[in-house]
Amino acid sequence: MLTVRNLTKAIDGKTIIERISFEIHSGTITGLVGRNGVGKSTLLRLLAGILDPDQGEVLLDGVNLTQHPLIKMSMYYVPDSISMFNGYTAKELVKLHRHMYEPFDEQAFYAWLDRFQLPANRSLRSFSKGMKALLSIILALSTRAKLILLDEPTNGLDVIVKKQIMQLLIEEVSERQIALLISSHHLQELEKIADVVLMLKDTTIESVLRIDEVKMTFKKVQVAFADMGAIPLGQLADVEVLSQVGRVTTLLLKRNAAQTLELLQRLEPLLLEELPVTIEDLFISTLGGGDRYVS
Ligand SMILES: Nc1ncnc2c1ncn2[C@@H]1O[C@H](COP(=O)(O)OP(=O)(O)OP(=O)(O)O)[C@@H](O)[C@H]1O
Repeated sequence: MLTVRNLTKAIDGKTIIERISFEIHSGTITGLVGRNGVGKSTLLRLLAGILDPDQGEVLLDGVNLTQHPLIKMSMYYVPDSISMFNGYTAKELVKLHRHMYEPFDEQAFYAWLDRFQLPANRSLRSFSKGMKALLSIILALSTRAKLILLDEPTNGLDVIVKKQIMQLLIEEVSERQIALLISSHHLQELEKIADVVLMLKDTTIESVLRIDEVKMTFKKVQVAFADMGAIPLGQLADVEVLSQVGRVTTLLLKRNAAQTLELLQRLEPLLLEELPVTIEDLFISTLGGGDRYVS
């Protein structure tokens, strides 16, 4: 559905995105993660056609976004805040969107408005952050866009609104086979719903993690030995020390996990326990080096 080829963008002379390529298929959820300032929002804005790339192309169903700007109507970008619409009511936003998005589904919009008990005639200025977030998702889904780009959709929301938003998005992906690209710092939340996670580092995609494959390839174990000093765990091949608390070391086994587990077993540990691998483990392992705060 979406094909991104060699996308490159510099802002104020600084390269933010460099030769990024990836694909998104319909009926899937893709997560976009990376440290603060790495370029997630910039990438989403390039895909949405809000920013023009310096090089490369974005194709939606094979149609080039720059050459055929009308194709932008098949996708919808949800920014991290819709405060720019503070002066509008939900009803007025429907009118605005109906003009821009021909297939806008007004019936579905008002059904969702009822479901989440959001007022139609009150200005957004009086909405809480959670209400605004829900409204922005409802608007996005009502446009009947094939691809929805979401910039940190659950940032700063309480657990109930987060759940409502995630539930609604999952329903629409499975019922209508739309595709979602979600930028988020909430890795646990993303892990529950994403099929694929793109990890941005520096100016490019460092890893494409297919959640099913990650669970099979990587292993996480806690291990403890009577004499910790005698066993240089950090020097084992394809093994990373995630943490050490007292005698208990948590290891990420990146490859040949079965072999490494056998080796650890032969060393007669006091404790050897397998734990579920999380995207957070891989995030820290891949992007966590050094004390540098932002790029
Ligand atoms: N309009 C702009 N003018 C100057 N620099 C910009 C502009 N927009 C983005 N940048 C720079 O581009 C880089 C990437 O910013 P971006 O907002 O895309 O990162 P991000 O990964 O979304 O960050 P966060 O996770 O903190 O939201 C940053 O260094 C930022 O300062």
